[in-house]
Amino acid sequence: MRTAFAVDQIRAAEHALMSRLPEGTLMTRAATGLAVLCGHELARAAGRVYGSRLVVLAGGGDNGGDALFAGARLAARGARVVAVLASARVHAAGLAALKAAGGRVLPDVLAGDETWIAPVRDAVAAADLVLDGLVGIGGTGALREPYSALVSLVNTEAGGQVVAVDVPSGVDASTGQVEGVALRAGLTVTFGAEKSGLLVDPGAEYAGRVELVDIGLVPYLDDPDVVAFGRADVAALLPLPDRESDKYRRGVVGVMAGSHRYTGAAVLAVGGALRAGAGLVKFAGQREPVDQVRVHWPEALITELGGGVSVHDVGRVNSWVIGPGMGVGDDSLEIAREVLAADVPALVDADGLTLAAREPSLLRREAPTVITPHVGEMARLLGVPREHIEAARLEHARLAAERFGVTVLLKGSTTVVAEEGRPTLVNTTGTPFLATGGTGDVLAGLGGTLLAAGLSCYDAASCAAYLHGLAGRVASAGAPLVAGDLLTSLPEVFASIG
Ligand SMILES: NC(=O)C1=CN([C@@H]2O[C@H](COP(=O)(O)OP(=O)(O)OC[C@H]3O[C@@H](n4cnc5c(N)ncnc54)[C@H](OP(=O)(O)O)[C@@H]3O)[C@@H](O)[C@H]2O)[C@H](O)CC1
Ligand SMILES: [K+]
Repeated sequence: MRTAFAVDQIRAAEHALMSRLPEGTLMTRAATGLAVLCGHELARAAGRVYGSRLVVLAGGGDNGGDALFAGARLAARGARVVAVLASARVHAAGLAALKAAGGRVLPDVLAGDETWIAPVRDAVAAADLVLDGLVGIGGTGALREPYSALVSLVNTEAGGQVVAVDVPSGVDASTGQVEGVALRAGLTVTFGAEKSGLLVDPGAEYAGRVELVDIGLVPYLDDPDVVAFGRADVAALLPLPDRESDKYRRGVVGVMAGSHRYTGAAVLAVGGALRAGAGLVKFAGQREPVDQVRVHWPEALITELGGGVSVHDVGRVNSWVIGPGMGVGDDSLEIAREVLAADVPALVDADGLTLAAREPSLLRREAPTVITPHVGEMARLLGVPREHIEAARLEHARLAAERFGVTVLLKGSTTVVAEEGRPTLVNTTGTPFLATGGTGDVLAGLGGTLLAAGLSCYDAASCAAYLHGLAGRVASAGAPLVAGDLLTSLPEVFASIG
């Protein structure tokens, strides 16, 4: 499991650790680790450190100090290092070390004219590696000048590897938010512990690969702010059938999905539930989706609603999945009320969430509830513009979890699972090709089966996101996928989890 922390947690741990160590120890550890990893990058790109070209961007805080000391170490190994100083108050000892090791300083960025642009651009374009030590965890808000001009220049002109020190400058280390420009790194070398903003888009996208340098902070950290599951975490939670299992013990999933307009949603949600290993799937819906589910999934037990037949006729289930393509009219609202009155865990998706935005009482349930909104549905639920949610996924997923008292799986470029009292989970599997119609229906079915098998809402949502993302990668292999491909990939994905 990857763990990540917010800036105030890092600061508190740093404080506790620093009080036990001679001054400067942590920066020495950070800069040493950074120099080693940059050395590897240079060896890979330029064949060796000796003679390679390095540009160090240094801001006015300790982030710049780390970069200058690392630059000094690489200069001592024969790299040709030039520093660009973005502040009048750069770390004095770091700068002195760099100069003593043979590093040079480029023309004054702060002189107030534009004479620095051409030499800095040439140096950045020719560099095998650019080291971004402008701002780290001390950054607040949009980058100011000249930091933002330097970052834009590196983003457009860098010819070699770009390494961010601790955090890419311009990315909020706690949230991953980016206001204005931020540095696009190929590698981020972070110190002590991962920062939450490195795992969540847009920050995660700017960070590139993330390498952690141990500086001794771990014993001083409290519970993580954010976690990410790996294969072993999912394997430990996934229920596997044994000799004692029968279909009822494995879990019975009720699926209420589809409508005369959207029959495919029902087929995909039932497929997701079956392929995730449900003991039994009971489908309830209108005639058109019923016909389609019957054709595609003879394994499902079917209840056609209407004509005196209601949700109660479905009988006992261990969990409900409700919403994909079910429609948002008054009939659908009535059905949603009946389903969500059941005393079993429920996963509410798609139209079910549009209904809940209209009728929030739907989510006030005794039994546990997972909601799986995409950004648009979340915007309706919370009554905020979708851009705000895209920019601050952690914050809004947490807000919805708290406001509605449910587990939230917010879908999108970084899928986030939030539940009060638990670290927010970010999902690291997936592919942008999953952004296509119907994939959410498969996810809903998958999550419903894990709930029926007895996983908690948090675990079910987290494992479902992980497996779904892997299925997307297997199905896509770098090419567009359709939602049905996920169903074909799921057996391979489950087998790989073991
Ligand atoms: N956490 C640890 O255990 C260790 C951290 N190390 C490194 O230290 C930095 C944090 O250093 P700090 O000095 O606290 O802050 P930064 O260097 O990240 O940033 C402060 C400077 O950045 C300027 N700033 C802030 N926001 C902006 C902005 N939006 N635009 C432009 N400039 C900005 C700020 O300027 P002010 O005018 O506001 O003062 C400062 O000059 C951490 O990230 C690690 O790299 C260690 O060395 C190891 C231990
Ligand atoms: K940085």
